[in-house]
Amino acid sequence: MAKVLISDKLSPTAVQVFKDKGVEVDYLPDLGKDKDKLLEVIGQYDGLAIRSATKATEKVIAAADNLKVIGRAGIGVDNVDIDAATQRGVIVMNTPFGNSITTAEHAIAMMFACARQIPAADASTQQGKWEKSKFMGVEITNKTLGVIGCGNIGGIVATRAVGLKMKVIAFDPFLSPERAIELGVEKVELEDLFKRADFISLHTPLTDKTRNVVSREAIASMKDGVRIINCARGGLVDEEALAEALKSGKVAGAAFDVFSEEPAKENVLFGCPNIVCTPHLGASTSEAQENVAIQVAEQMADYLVNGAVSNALNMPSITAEEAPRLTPFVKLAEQLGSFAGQLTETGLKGVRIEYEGQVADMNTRALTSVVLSGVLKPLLSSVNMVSAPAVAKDRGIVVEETRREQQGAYENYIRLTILTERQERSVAGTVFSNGKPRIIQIKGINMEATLGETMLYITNHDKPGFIGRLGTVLGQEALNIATFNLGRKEAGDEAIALLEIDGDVSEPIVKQIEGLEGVVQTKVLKFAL
Ligand SMILES: NC(=O)C1=CN([C@@H]2O[C@H](COP(=O)(O)OP(=O)(O)OC[C@H]3O[C@@H](n4cnc5c(N)ncnc54)[C@H](O)[C@@H]3O)[C@@H](O)[C@H]2O)C=CC1
Ligand SMILES: O=C(O)C(=O)COP(=O)(O)O
Repeated sequence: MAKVLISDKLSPTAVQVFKDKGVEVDYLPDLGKDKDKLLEVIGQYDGLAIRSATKATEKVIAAADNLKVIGRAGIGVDNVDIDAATQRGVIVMNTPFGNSITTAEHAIAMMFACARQIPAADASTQQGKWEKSKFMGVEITNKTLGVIGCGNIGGIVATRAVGLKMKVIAFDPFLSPERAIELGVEKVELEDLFKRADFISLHTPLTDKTRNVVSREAIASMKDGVRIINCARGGLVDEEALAEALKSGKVAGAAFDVFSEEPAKENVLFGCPNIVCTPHLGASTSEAQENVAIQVAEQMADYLVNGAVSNALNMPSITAEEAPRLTPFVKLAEQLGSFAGQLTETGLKGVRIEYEGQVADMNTRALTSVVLSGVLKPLLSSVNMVSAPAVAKDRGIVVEETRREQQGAYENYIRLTILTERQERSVAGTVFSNGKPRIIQIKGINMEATLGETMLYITNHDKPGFIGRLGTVLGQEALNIATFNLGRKEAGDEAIALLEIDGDVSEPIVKQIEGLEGVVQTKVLKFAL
């Protein structure tokens, strides 16, 4: 039974979902904060469910010998080393919508808190000071809100702000003009946004491009008295520069839910005039936490139990409905990849995969990942369908995928061609209606073979007597032939023999076969059944 660790505070409903779906679960909500403890225990788990407190670093992932999936109950995955996970074949998934409304509402609440200094006024009032004239605010009606990053959360903030009678301008290179119209926002350049906005709210992920997007220079170019809200990620704003601008009055107020270092026990913004801070509460409502906990547990369990993949950031999706239909083709893809990979001895330059007939309408991206993992496994044992595309890319292997309607006799057909420094080699297969994969062509030579655990692959010149000589060698060595498949180009031309052997074929036997008259190549191929 697969076993999952929940190492951050998730709604207990997640525990129940895992159990109901047949996954064992340890709920240790404080463990994620203890790096050493996490390193110590992570090796025993197939899945890790987290929020933002657990840092799934390269070190943690390297220690996670059995890990197959990291599930983020939330949106941001900057606490997960996705490259390291991909290299280790670990799927990283998130729940991209479950907490968006809640976070957008927090951003709007922070905008009001900042406009009317509600937290400071509250503290002062409860101290019995009644400082009515100290807390003069501003209206938001008719003010311009600049949204940086107009995706799910930015889009919700924008529509709420339009409802509050604000003028909304947005900077987002991926915002289409149609979507901007639908949201009721004006799409602008970043410099324009800085110049025009009375309020600025950030809603981008933290990337190399967005880090410090609100820089010292950006602040200098803003309107005097601007107010800045950050409920996205610490690091998007230069905190030092903002602190100075709050002190000088250039920036009239700021409301921050996220900080460059979290948990933020100390920060240059703390104590600045007109700053409102919350401890990364954006997603903290009972509704959002219930949503993300249920969703992440369902997604992770579906993957661990049925192989369905949804909302993965490093792997194409496979729905729960298509997973069973895809299974025999995954097996075929694995076999084709492995077959070609084991025969590849010189530098791999390219991989071409052709899908024909019914299989061309299936999830070929996922199948291509499987083929690639099969090809690469003889070179790199740790590769799997998650890591294979990235590994291939790193090594400069060109991957080409084509799909077309049925052309030959087979209802479905996959052909894999490997391009090496020396040659091109292809192998093709099909899945019969009983769900069993078959190899139907090797180097353009037709045959029909089911693969077993140990296969002997021989290419030879088609001459009389060869089969007898081969049978004699195997018989003398007491090796039983389970299946014998033959194919040739034309009489007397290149021929291929593919045999399933019961037991192992040792190197000396391979040498003996290589010494037989007419043999060109002999190779023992191993398959996981
Ligand atoms: N405070 C909290 O508790 C929470 C914070 N978040 C954070 O909110 C942020 C936004 O989340 P979503 O809206 O769900 O993400 P999203 O992916 O739907 O939207 C992000 C948008 O940023 C845009 N973008 C990317 N690079 C950009 C750039 N250089 N300049 C301008 N725009 C750029 C993208 O085109 C996209 O439209 C994320 O950083 C997420 O981690 C999310 C949930 C809770
Ligand atoms: O979903 C996100 O991106 C968040 O930032 C929410 O973080 P949290 O799960 O509350 O630690």
